[in-house]
Amino acid sequence: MEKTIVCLAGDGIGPEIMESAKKVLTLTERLYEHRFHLQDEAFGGAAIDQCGQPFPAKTLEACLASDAVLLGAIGGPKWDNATERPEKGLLALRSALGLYANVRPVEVDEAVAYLSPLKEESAKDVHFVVVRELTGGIYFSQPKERTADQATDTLTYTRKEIERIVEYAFQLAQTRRKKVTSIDKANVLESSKLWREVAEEVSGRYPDVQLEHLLVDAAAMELIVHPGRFDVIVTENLFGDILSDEASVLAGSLGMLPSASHSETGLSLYEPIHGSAPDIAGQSKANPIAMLRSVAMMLEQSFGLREEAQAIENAISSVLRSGRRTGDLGGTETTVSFTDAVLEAMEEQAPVGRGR
Ligand SMILES: NC(=O)c1ccc[n+]([C@@H]2O[C@H](COP(=O)([O-])OP(=O)(O)OC[C@H]3O[C@@H](n4cnc5c(N)ncnc54)[C@H](O)[C@@H]3O)[C@@H](O)[C@H]2O)c1
Ligand SMILES: CC(C)[C@H](C(=O)O)[C@@H](O)C(=O)O
Ligand SMILES: [Mg+2]
Repeated sequence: MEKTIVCLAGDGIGPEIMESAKKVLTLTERLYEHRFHLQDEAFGGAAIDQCGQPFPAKTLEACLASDAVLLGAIGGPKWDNATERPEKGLLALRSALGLYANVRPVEVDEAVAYLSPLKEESAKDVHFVVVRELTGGIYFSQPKERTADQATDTLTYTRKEIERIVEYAFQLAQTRRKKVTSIDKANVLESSKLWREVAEEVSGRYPDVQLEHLLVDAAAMELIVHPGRFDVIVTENLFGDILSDEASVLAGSLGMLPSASHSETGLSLYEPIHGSAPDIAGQSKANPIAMLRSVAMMLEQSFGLREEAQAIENAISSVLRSGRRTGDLGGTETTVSFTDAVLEAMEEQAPVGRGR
């Protein structure tokens, strides 16, 4: 199989974890006889430094012509006062590619279950996915204004936008444990009242899937107290951002959780849910697991390479089981040494006859 992957390394730990991703992709090419063209493009703060803007037109063109996009992370204190912040570039990218469905799976690897604040038995019950609406809501709605003494953000959702993401969640639930939890703030927000109404309508088309509604404040608590009750969570942009970082605590570290963002055109983007971690950048301290799992999601979901994706997941688990971990998980491995261990495990586990 031959594919072009646009690589947006970005800022902070972004280039370090992108390096890990490229090594794993290069090994996958060799072991499973594929050809991945890895095309670097400027994005985020790095692009501001290069050409004055976080999301250059050339980067957009390359993404649109690619088979999938892989993103490290963007942002950092250096650009916090820039006129066009790196984060603005990220939102523009999501919008330009129409990446409305952000899928963030939350699983607890057995080897590190003891790091979760949950009792180990409850940690084993954690298998859910957050489906976050990614191109609407308070991130994008107008007016968005600022004067010296007043600031305005607007939260708008159309019926169509809600229906599209809720449909996505129900279809995903049909392939899983057939339960959707829709999270909103329908006791206060008009947009949430419409969200709940539309979720009910969509639910009528999926009689085999159970729907429950939960208010976001209660959901924040339930995620920690009874995480085993969740299968597919569907929620709006800002709630999904916050709840998915909260959920990362269950998995032991923010450095563990990957994500996929899907559009209606078939083009998808894969990125860890965490940011550029300026506090540990440049020191080979970043946990590359979220990034490597994002690569596995890309192989499976964009290219249909299930075996290859599973090989990466298995290699990560076996390295964790061997006791090797990065600092965020209480270990002493560096980004580079942990990645090398994953590569070794992939080599060892590759089926005989597959490039060996
Ligand atoms: N998609 C993205 O590119 C993205 C996502 C979130 C935040 N950001 C940006 O990143 C910058 C820093 O934000 P922040 O510090 O609030 O959030 P962050 O996610 O970068 O870091 C939060 C904490 O988690 C740790 N951490 C994150 N990823 C890790 C990893 N892979 N391994 C080990 N530890 C890890 C960091 O060291 C830090 O202590 C900001 O500019 C923010 O806007 C970008
Ligand atoms: C950097 C920021 C704009 C982004 C978001 O809020 O969506 C990040 O937190 C994420 O989760 O990808
Ligand atoms: Mg976030």
